[in-house]
Amino acid sequence: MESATPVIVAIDGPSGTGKSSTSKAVAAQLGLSYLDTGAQYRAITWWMVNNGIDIEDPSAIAAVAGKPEIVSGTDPKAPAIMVDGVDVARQIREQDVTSKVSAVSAVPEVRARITELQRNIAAAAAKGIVVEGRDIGTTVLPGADVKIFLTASPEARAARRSGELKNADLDATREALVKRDAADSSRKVAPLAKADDAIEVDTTELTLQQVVECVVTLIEEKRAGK
Ligand SMILES: Nc1ncnc2c1ncn2[C@@H]1O[C@H](COP(=O)(O)OP(=O)(O)OP(=O)(O)O)[C@@H](O)[C@H]1O
Ligand SMILES: Nc1ccn([C@H]2C[C@H](O)[C@@H](COP(=O)(O)O)O2)c(=O)n1
Repeated sequence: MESATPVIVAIDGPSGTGKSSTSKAVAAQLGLSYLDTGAQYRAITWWMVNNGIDIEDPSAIAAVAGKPEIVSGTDPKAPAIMVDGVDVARQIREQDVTSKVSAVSAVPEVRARITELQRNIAAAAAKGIVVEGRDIGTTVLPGADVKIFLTASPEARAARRSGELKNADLDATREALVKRDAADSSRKVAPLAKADDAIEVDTTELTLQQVVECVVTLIEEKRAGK
């Protein structure tokens, strides 16, 4: 593959394995676009909550899945997420959205809508793109040039998250991560899963810089035709 050819990189894995941090750094280093697909599912969840949709009712969610306009910025140094023209970058990280996003993202109509957006964004990326999520390598972009599946122990992931959320209880954080992974892995449509041709990278004992170097090397090897 020549370096002028757009490269599509899929980075999947459970919560807290380092997908966002790694993807942003890799995209910035290689001059690629970046797409946080979790932010899109969080954004549509935020809209559902804000509009009083019953999160326990998949048919109510399905009926309005096409309504919100979701726009994702793809600059890895300043990723943006807007819903109906409102910047929701802060709101989508709140606990209320985090606790509801697995239920909303399990609804097939929501996935169909967001998957189409993701494919359009990837197709428009002139130099290529790093797309991170749960089903990128298996479903959204099965023809991606490089597929990575990040993992880490629940303890390491909880410690990372607790470092972010001041005063968070480590056990409660681990339990919440494991519960969300179980929901995301067991849904019927496009569950969290490693693609057969993805390279698994266990980040438990690696620094973020080591993970970034590993992924950059894999992309460069692919570009060099190795
Ligand atoms: N290899 C690493 N070593 C230590 N900390 C890390 C590593 N990778 C990421 N982190 C830290 O772990 C936290 C979670 O990382 P990040 O948000 O990138 O994970 P994620 O897989 O995108 O999570 P989610 O799916 O929940 O959005 C961040 O605070 C990040 O700085
Ligand atoms: N490709 C994706 C990306 C995300 N989701 C859902 C499931 C996650 O729990 C949630 C939030 O993702 P995060 O911001 O933590 O990466 O969004 C999905 O179903 N498919």
